[in-house]
Amino acid sequence: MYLDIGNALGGSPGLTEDTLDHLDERVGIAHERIEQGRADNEHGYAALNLPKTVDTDAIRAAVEPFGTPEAVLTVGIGGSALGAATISAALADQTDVEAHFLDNVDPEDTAELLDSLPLDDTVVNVVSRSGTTAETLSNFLVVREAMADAGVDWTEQTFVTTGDDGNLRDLADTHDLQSLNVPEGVPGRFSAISTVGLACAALQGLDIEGVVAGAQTAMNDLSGSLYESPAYAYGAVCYGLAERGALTNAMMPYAESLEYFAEWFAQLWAESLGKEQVGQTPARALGATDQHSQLQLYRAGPRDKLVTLVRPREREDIDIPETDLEGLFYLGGSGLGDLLDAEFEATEASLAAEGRPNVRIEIDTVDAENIGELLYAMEAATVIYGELAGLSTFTQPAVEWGKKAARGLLGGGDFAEAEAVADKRTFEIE
Ligand SMILES: O=P(O)(O)OC[C@H]1O[C@](O)(CO)[C@@H](O)[C@@H]1O
Repeated sequence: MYLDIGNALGGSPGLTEDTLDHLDERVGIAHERIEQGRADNEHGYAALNLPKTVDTDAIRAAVEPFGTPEAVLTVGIGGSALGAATISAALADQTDVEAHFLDNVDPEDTAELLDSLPLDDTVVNVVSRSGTTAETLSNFLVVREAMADAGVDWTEQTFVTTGDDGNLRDLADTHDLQSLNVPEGVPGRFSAISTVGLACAALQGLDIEGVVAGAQTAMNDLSGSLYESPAYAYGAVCYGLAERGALTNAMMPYAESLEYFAEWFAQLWAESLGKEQVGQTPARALGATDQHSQLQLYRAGPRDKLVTLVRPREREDIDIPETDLEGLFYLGGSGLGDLLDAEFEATEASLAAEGRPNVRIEIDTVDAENIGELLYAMEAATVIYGELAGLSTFTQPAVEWGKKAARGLLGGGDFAEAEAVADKRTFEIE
């Protein structure tokens, strides 16, 4: 992974080289805290040990009985789906096994997906750390019924990844389902490089060992100085810019295969760093598409944003045929990838020209090692940002109120907040 922070300096908001040096001193202190947490396998910090602790042999052994299905349907939500989705999307061109993700409870979407799947040759990969998440369990019950209606023995085609106890663990034990445990002490949004994020890829026959090797590369780069660690440099620069008013971080990969990565990053960044009335809002963007959408705001709106531009240095290309179309002759002879790269560089320069801070992250190519390195680096960047900001990076208490209220509204518990929701102020405009 290559990081260029040149365009984070001197802009408005912007950092200076003195600021970087000051941040570097603080990174050194934070690194000591992180290393202690890792050594003690403390909750949350344990995530940064996953390249060493994940057992890819055990993952492969657990999915081996399923052979090579036509499709894998992952039923989960948040970190229990997005890590797997990011890896599968990044490596989709390396497998014939389709990966589908059910991480919402939209009945029309669920119905359409179930109608499209070859349920007799689909492995259902149900993932939930708690085993109690309403969306995941509801979707699983619907999928299980659809399998039964299709005459499929769901117990033969269901794989479970969950904690030591809870509904899903009970289900796996009762029906003797193939299963794996979620990693101890690792919040879902940090679990991509684990059973949670790798089981789906293993079912697809993808190179999970390569993903872990890439993560190991990023882990080996962790150091007490931001000048020696791209992950820590990124986290520190994001923090420094947030402290100076960049309260949005637009994650803008220039590769369709990395679109899920931006969605995964959004949960990681928001759920980890949005605490105690502070935090940097992750905006999901995609290049070049959002040059015709959000770029106007990024370049000419409030000076409250950082744009993170991500691309692979190598990608397959498609030649653009020669043309005599008025004013478009220059496109002929180039490739679509050449155009995408030119647009990446033009966007970067366009933002810099207006003093809009931006950071360049490049990976060699979108493959197992590089996606593993990128995922781990972003996780480490999140941890260092949380340390610098003095936050409880590994908790997410603010999401509980809504969960309880939803459960109360469905009659799943006597919960005062449900009434509060029911009595919410209305001001309808017809
Ligand atoms: O894996 P579980 O327990 O189903 O949780 C799913 C997601 O819900 C959250 O707990 C937030 O509600 C996320 O942190 C987590 O990734």
